[in-house]
Amino acid sequence: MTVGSVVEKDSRAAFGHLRLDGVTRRFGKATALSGFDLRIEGGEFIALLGPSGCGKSTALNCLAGLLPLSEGAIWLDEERIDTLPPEKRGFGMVFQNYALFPHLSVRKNVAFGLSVRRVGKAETARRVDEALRTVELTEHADKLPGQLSGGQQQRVAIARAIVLRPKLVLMDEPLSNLDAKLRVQMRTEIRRIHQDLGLTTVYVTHDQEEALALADRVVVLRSGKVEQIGTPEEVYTYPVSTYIAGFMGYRNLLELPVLSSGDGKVGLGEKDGLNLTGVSRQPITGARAVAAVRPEDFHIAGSPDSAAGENIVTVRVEVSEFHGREVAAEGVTDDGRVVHFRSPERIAPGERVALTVAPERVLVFGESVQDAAAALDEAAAESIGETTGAKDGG
Ligand SMILES: Nc1ncnc2c1ncn2[C@@H]1O[C@H](COP(=O)(O)OP(=O)(O)OP(=O)(O)O)[C@@H](O)[C@H]1O
Repeated sequence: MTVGSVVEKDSRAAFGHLRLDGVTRRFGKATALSGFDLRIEGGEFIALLGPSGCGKSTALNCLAGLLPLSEGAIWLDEERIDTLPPEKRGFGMVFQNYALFPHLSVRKNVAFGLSVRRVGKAETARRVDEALRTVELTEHADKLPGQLSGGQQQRVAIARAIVLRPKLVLMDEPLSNLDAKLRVQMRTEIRRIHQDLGLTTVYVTHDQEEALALADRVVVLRSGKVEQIGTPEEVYTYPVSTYIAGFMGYRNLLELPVLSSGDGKVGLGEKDGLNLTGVSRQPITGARAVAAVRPEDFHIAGSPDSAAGENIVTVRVEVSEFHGREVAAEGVTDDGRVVHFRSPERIAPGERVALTVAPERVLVFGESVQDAAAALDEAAAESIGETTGAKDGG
């Protein structure tokens, strides 16, 4: 596991750090979350990422106090807080279904938490105005939630959380009910509000693009355990396993015999077949290993007869789909391996092309191809869920 560089803490944050120490949650015999360790600096934006059922919501609900821990502890600076009820933790929550009161105006929805806390009228009005300004809803203050768009309703939910000046904001897939364009807009808004107010945010998502765009550090969970923690750049560029690689868009997982390995460089290949040179951060000791390559890292090197050099992969084109700026293509090698790649222009099915990839963009993992395939299936299931709009895509 890689621990990402610690992000500079925001001096406006309400605490120094929050520490999850071996947080475990079981449901009967099933363990939803196991030995979760994480230190969150005040002011940080953390994304919990993973496919459906990996334990993201369980982790968030344990933090919020909605689920008691089976084992472990949570510390806010020097105070142990996992024994406190949710209302004593001072955290704000934003859910995917907004959970607004339909019969109350936007203003009253936002003011609700303050009235429960018996904040005075003038102070309430001032803070509600400020929260509505922050989420840019001032002119909609007197409308009912039903009169607002999905994105505006989600802003009300965010205003309702931030008006309480929470020490920590917990968000569970807050954008998953919005269409793709609005999701991207609201994502920027959420990051802006986080920064403007000096909040500390923990954000649950199964969408890797969202996690990478928003977070200072991404925590990738798999079957209730942490698989990798790192900055978006680290997780994207140096995934620690084929599972993370699959999630981060390394769609090609090619299992090959190991020919040589040392100093982080690995030679893979078959006699008279596919040969690839790649890099690895872990020692490769097995006889076979898996090379992970992103489709966009393959480049067309020309026709199979003329292409020369390292990492040449010859394929017969099977599918070529127009995606606007580029064409997404699928080809098959002579030994029947499917290779996903990109091309600046359409290529006809049946055409043979030589592809090449820089060795530093071939990540080699000493895992079995079954593990790699399972990982890719999980990641693919997620992306299918994305495109069909399915909630949990798993
Ligand atoms: N109340 C419960 N009783 C029994 N099992 C539960 C309960 N809540 C969660 N689980 C199980 O714990 C595991 C983790 O669930 P969790 O909701 O944390 O996953 P998730 O990553 O948030 O998934 P999703 O993205 O689908 O919401 C799953 O296997 C789930 O079936």
